[in-house]
Amino acid sequence: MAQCEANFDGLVGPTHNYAGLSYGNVASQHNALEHSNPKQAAKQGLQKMKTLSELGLVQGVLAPQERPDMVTLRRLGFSGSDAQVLEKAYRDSPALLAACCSASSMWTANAATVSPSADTQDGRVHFTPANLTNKFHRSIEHEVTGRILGQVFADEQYFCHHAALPANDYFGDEGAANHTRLCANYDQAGVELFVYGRSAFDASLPAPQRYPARQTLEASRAVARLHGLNEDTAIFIAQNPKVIDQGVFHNDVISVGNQNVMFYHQEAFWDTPAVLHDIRQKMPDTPLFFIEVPSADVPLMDAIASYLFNTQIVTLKPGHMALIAPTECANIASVKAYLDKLPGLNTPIKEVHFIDVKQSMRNGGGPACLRLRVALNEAELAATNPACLMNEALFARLNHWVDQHYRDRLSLNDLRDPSLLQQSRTALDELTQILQLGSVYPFQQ
Ligand SMILES: N=C(N)NCCC[C@H](NC(=O)CCC(=O)O)C(=O)O
Repeated sequence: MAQCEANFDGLVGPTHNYAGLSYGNVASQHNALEHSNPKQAAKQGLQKMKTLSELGLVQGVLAPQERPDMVTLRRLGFSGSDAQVLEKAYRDSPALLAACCSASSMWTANAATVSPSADTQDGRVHFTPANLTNKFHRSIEHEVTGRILGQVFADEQYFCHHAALPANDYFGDEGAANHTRLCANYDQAGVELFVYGRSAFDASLPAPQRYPARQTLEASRAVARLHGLNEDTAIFIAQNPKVIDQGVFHNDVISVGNQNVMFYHQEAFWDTPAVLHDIRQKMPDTPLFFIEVPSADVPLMDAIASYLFNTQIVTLKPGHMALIAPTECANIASVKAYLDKLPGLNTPIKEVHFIDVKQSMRNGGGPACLRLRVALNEAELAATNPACLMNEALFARLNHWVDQHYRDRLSLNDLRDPSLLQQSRTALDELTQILQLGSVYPFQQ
C-alpha cells in the first residue's frame, strides 16, 4: 500500500457523561443530565473502528484524557486531598466539576488539524492541536492531546508537531472539524479547505447572531502558515452563519470531503459558487464530484438531526467509496430516501453503511467527529506507533479492558466519587502500556 488515509478514532473515556456543556450544539443541550453508559459508548466506538478496519482501511486509536482533570480543578483553587477537591468542586459548582470530567476528547476531529506531507513545504506531516477555546471543557484538552499525538507520530523525520494557537477567542480553533482536503490521491498535493465561522478582525465578514462561531478565519490562516501551505494549497471558506444559528457548530456537521468528492448541503457555505470556482481553479486536472444535497430533498433541520454530513466517506478501491453513516440517518425519512438513491447517482459513492454510535450522538458527536484523518505514505505509516493501529488482537484487548474498568451507568452526581477517579487512572495507566504511549498523563508524571 503506497498511500492511505488512516482514521484515528478517539477511545471514549471512562467518565463519558451528558452535562449539556456545549451551547450551540443542540444534541448536547437536549440530552443534558441524562444518564450515560460509558461502557456501551466505548464499545460502540471500538465496534466502529473494527468495522472500518474490516473494510480494509487503516484504523488507529487515540487514547482519552485523564478525567476528572485534577490539575485544572486545583488551578481553579480547589485544594486538599483528591476526594476533598472533588467534593468542594461539586458543592461550589457542579457545572465546573462536570466540565472537568467531560470525556469530550473522544471527538478527535477536534484534536488537531493535520496536513499531509504532500501539501507541506518541508515534506513532513504537520499537526496542530486545536485550542478549542470556545468551550471551557474542551479548552483543557490540547496539551495532553499534543503529547498523545507526539507518541503516536514520534519520528521527527516524518512528523512535525506544533503547539496549539494562543488560547484566545481571536484564534478559536476547532481542528479538523473545520478542515477537509481534496486530492487526486492521498500522497499527491491536494487542496486544503479551511472553513471559518467568523473573523476576529474583520467585522464585514459573515458571522452568526445566535450561536457562537467557534472557528475564526485568523486561526485557520495561522494553522495554514504553520503547516507551510501555500496559496495553491489552502482555501479559506466562510460558513453560512444561518446554519451555525440552527445548530451547525462545526463545518463537519454540514459538509464532508474525500479525494475528489465533496458532499455538502445546499446551505452549508456563504458563497457556494465562489467556493466551487476556487476549488476547480486549483485542481484543474482532477475530475471533481460536487454532490450538493438540496434543501428540497433534505431540509436543514433533518440534516442536523440525522448527521447526514457527519458521515465518513472512505475509499475502498480506486474510484469506489463508501459512506459511513450513523443509524440515525436511517430513521429520518428525507435522509433515508436520499441515501437510498445516492449510490445510483453516478458518483464515486457506491455504498452506504450504517453504524451505531448513539452514546456519542447524544452529545452531538457522529462518526466523523470521532475520527482524525491522517493521510500517510508507506514510510510514514511504517513510522507510526504500531501499538495504536487497530487489528483483531487490539480490538479484543481493548474490549476486555473496557469490561474491566468501565461503568455502565453514570450520572453527574457520580463524578465526585473519588473511586471513579481511581478507576479512571488505573484504566489509563494500563492503556498507556497497551498503546505504548509512555507517560502522557499528569498523574503519571
Ligand atoms: N463535530 C465534531 N467534529 N465534533 C463534535 C463535538 C461534540 C462536542 N460535544 C460536547 O462537548 C458535549 C459535552 C456535554 O455536553 O456533556 C462539542 O460540542 O464540542
